[in-house]
Amino acid sequence: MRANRQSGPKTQQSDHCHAPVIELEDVSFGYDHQKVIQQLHFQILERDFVGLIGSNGAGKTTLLRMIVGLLKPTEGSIRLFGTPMNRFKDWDRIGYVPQRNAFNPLFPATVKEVVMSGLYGRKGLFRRIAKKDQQKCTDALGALGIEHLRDRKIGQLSGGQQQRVFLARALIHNPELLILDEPTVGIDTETQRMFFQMIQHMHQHHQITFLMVSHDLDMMHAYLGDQAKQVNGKLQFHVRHSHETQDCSEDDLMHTLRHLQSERPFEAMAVKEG
Ligand SMILES: Nc1ncnc2c1ncn2[C@@H]1O[C@H](COP(=O)(O)OP(=O)(O)OP(=O)(O)O)[C@@H](O)[C@H]1O
Repeated sequence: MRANRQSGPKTQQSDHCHAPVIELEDVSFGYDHQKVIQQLHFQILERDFVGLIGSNGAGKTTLLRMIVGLLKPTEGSIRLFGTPMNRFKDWDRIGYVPQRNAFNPLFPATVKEVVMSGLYGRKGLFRRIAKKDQQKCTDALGALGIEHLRDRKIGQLSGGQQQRVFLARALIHNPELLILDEPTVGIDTETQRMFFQMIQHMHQHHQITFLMVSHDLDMMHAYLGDQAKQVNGKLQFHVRHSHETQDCSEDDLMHTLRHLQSERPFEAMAVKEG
């Protein structure tokens, strides 16, 4: 696995050999007078796959938005990779795919530019691109079956196509933590299946920690089991740890993308849409 992948400082000694990636300490949040999350105490460790399940309005998106720093807890604290949220700067260690929203059809960026912005941030949307980064972009687009869309405007794509663009964007910088908010909404069943296969491979063979919201209970239970590790209000946390699995000899996540690309999992989809 990625040799230079570092763990954050181990903030607390536990009997577990993996360091905490996300630590939520008595976190509460409310919008105006509506309390959404109350005194949530939960820890996500390196190589955990956490599936967050809950009915509509349970607070799943709200929790993810707090974890990526877009909302501030009303009470309690959050640490990322051992660092308190207000001092955390290593955002490139985290890939985040928010819940899908209709994209403004007039937004001028192309698919390639949106995916590349996963490497360079917002400033990089229109900057000159290094050759090795071009290759990463090609790999990510290929793995998700959207090479043929690379020069299209993002706002002119279908919802499912846009979702794959945002997945490619989240994967391109080889993140240590992937946070996915209903990533397969609007995607057809076959592509959903391929997507779950892909993230399971990433979880089992690479040092990637996952936090994923999904209403696909069949998939969540199949991979993470029926028993929630923790319940808080209407939120259920299902966890699977990949401690037992071997690392890939490959040291880069792009291996997974190339591997998948060689199997052409999304080819049928791409042809259908082409
Ligand atoms: N910006 C906001 N202002 C006020 N209330 C909000 C806001 N965003 C969400 N809420 C409310 O907070 C509650 C939790 O919303 P949230 O989006 O976190 O739920 P969710 O579990 O992600 O739901 P879903 O499964 O429908 O996506 C809901 O009652 C929602 O109406």
